[in-house]
Amino acid sequence: CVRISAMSQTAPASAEISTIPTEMKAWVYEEYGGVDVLKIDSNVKVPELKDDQVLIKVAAAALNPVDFKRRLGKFKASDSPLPTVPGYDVAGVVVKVGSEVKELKVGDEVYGDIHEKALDGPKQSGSLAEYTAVEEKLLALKPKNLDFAQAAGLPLAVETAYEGLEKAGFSSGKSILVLGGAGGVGSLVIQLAKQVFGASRVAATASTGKIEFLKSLGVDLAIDYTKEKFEDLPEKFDVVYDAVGEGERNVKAVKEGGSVVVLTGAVTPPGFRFVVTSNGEVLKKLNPYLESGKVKSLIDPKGPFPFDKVDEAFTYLETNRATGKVVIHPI
Ligand SMILES: NC(=O)C1=CN([C@@H]2O[C@H](COP(=O)(O)OP(=O)(O)OC[C@H]3O[C@@H](n4cnc5c(N)ncnc54)[C@H](OP(=O)(O)O)[C@@H]3O)[C@@H](O)[C@H]2O)C=CC1
Ligand SMILES: CC[C@H]1OC(C)=C(O)C1=O
Repeated sequence: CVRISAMSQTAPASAEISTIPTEMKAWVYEEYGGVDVLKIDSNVKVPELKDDQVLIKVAAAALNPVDFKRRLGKFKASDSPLPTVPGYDVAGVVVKVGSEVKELKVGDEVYGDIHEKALDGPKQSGSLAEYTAVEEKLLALKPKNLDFAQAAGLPLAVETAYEGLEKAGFSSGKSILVLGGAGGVGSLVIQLAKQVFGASRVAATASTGKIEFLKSLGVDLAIDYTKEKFEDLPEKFDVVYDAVGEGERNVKAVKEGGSVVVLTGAVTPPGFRFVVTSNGEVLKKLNPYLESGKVKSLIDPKGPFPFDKVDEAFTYLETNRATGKVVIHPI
């Protein structure tokens, strides 16, 4: 039930559930480094709400490579101050709304990537916690057919997949080669290309053990990169979406006048790199494809990892072998 909290000193500017604590359990690192800097702390301050934010009771979260790259200090020049609660992807229940929140209300089941700019001043308090504060514009209502773990595995990866395809001008009838087709982003690029953008032909790379997985996603040409070089194939593509960081090789697979999307590593013209911007409107636009099952949330079968095993989840993600998403649930 929702009632005006006895905890607030004055009439609250927002509705809230009275059971919100002032401290919470969260994963934290106080210095940059390897997995060993991660600690679970039971006395982390529940983040204060800004007027345009909602407070979410976290039900599930997901890891992304940016989480470990940030923890290693690769983006320290534009990072928020330490200590950091990591985590970009969240799914959970709204327990408090700020005074400028327009649509969301207490009790709504939501999901999203909580950092609007992935590398430019990400929040100090992330989603690997019992509560997290997020701007309403970065969130969407959870698709009815997905549980919290499935929803948490989507936001950053699907928004990256969508944004890269949009920036590449991908459209119906075009062909695409996805480098890293079995990963969190690549597996969604494949699905969006086919189901949302109307690709004429989708090719993708993975290692031997993941070829059947690629085919299960509807890939027309599954390339085992341990056996052949994609750039040596006679077939060239309208778009090459590089989620691996293949450097100069990716541009050898694109048609004259085509586009090469680069997510990480060196960029060779005509390739371009971008950094994902979180946007709840993208999740809303994709909701019909998610609720119809045309686009699926894919959770690595080694998970979901329970909250107290986040360090193990990071160790697994950092092998660079995850299939789909590494999800944390229950929290
Ligand atoms: N610029 C941006 O805004 C963003 C950048 N990124 C970056 O994109 C990259 C991918 O992210 P994400 O999908 O989450 O990563 P994942 O950790 O999910 O990628 C793991 C997958 O990569 C595959 N892989 C590894 N090496 C190769 C290879 N040489 N060829 C083909 N597949 C390979 C693995 O398959 P296998 O075991 O078969 O090798 C595995 O399935 C990361 O570097 C990430 O930092 C991600 C999101 C946003
Ligand atoms: C510069 C790419 C960087 O940004 C994100 C979100 C990653 O995962 C990266 O590697």
